[in-house]
Amino acid sequence: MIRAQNIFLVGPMGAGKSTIGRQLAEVLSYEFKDSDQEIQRRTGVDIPTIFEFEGEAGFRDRERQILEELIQGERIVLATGGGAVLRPENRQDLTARGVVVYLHCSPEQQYARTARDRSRPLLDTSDPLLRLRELMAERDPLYRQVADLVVSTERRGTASVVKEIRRRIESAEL
Ligand SMILES: Nc1ncnc2c1ncn2[C@@H]1O[C@H](COP(=O)(O)OP(=O)(O)OP(=O)(O)O)[C@@H](O)[C@H]1O
Ligand SMILES: O=C(O)C1=C[C@@H](O)[C@@H](O)[C@H](O)C1
Ligand SMILES: [Mg+2]
Repeated sequence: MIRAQNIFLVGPMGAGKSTIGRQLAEVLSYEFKDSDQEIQRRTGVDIPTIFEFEGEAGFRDRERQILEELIQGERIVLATGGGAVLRPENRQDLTARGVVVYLHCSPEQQYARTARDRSRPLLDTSDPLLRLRELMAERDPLYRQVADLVVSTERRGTASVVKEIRRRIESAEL
């Protein structure tokens, strides 16, 4: 099936898209792509710097451009940024070009995984946990809208998540 040629991971910061995406690509012998990494590679600066100079809107424009390009690939596992689903054209492209997997976990778990890392400008606030809860309330319906599969990463190891995704994609479920 054509759509199963690509696997697109969506979900919030700290759900494990980059970590699990890399491992999943390895076991499937697919190419791994990460839109956040690609944006940083091409601009030569980190994400906080892009937010500082171009604002979130500038970052979203760059994210849109990169996604448009990356989704043209075949046999790729793509880790998207946590806010990629905000743009309707991204949602449209992701669902058209591959199997979309929503990696889900609670804001508390996201917080535990991201608290020591300053690479996420949207969490550069006095109350990051509150921000994570607000973002989840806003985006959970969008993640679900595009998802073919929803897989929990709550308090479980990455290998177990990779195994579940692989099993469900290869089963008749899709
Ligand atoms: N299942 C897991 N169990 C424990 N730690 C995890 C798990 N998944 C990811 N992590 C850790 O959580 C942190 C965030 O993971 P990762 O960068 O993969 O998230 P992400 O979904 O790509 O986030 P972002 O949207 O910000 O890019 C990393 O330090 C990673 O090692
Ligand atoms: O949730 C978000 O909006 C973001 C998540 C990260 O993956 C990066 O794309 C960036 O920090 C923004
Ligand atoms: Mg990531």
